[in-house]
Amino acid sequence: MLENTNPLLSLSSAGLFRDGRWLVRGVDLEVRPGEIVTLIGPNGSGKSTTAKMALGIMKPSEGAASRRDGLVVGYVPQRVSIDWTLPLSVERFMRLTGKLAKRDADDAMAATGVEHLRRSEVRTLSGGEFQRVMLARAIARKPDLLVLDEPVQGVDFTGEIALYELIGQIRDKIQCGILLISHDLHVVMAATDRVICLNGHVCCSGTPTAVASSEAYRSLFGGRAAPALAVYEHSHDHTHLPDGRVQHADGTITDHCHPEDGHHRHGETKQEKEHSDAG
Ligand SMILES: Nc1ncnc2c1ncn2[C@@H]1O[C@H](COP(=O)(O)OP(=O)(O)OP(=O)(O)O)[C@@H](O)[C@H]1O
Repeated sequence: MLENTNPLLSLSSAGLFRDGRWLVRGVDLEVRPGEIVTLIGPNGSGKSTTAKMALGIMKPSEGAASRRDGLVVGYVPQRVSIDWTLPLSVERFMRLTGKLAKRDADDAMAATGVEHLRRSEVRTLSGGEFQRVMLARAIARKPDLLVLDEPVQGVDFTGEIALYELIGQIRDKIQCGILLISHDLHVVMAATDRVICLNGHVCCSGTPTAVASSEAYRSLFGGRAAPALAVYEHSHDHTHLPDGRVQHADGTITDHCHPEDGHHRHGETKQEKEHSDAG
């Protein structure tokens, strides 16, 4: 249906200026129903800021953000603030943020494989179980869009692959759009339709094409990993100046980098140094 091809949300040349600097700038982003878009980039590169602009939590200082009318969003944040000293069952945790029909909660827990944990204390869950409960809570309200900020935190490699597969299954089942945030530059889902690499701006974007092929990689993840994961390779050829402009390999300076530029240099600029010092 034509309607389904319209983006759920979009950012156009969006940037956020705070405390005398651009946290992120020049971001173009669209997520459509049934599509998985992954934001990758190092710590402090503006992934969460970009997601917040897209969701309307932060208003862009330049450019535009738009969302489909009545968009239902399921958001799994990077951190949750819960008083872990209080007893809290998975069942209650599922309903903490609002009314939820028992059947919808059950279906969501079944979809992420945590039904058997319904009476468990949230604080006793393993990292992987907790992420699955968070996912269940997010999909229980049947969102048009799922936003997952670092969904594999606290999860080992095997659990990580399983979780990525689960996210792909959820997309197939409920045909929602998914905006995934990961700081991992090397491991992204093969199921990702589009990867947007940020480092204060969009360094590059496109399909994750270079599938892991090295012997070391295969032996590390095993046969199951190869189809599930892809390596998104980077070679950087331009530098970001402290004022947000971009200096290219030939010495020219432009406001933003362009798709044909390749990617930014690994060497630290002042701005990147500030980021890493802060981190
Ligand atoms: N509200 C704010 N005011 C000022 N600076 C902010 C604000 N929010 C984030 N920042 C800064 O903006 C930069 C980008 O932060 P952001 O959280 O978007 O990065 P990220 O790529 O999601 O990082 P991480 O991988 O560490 O979660 C960081 O340097 C951060 O300190």
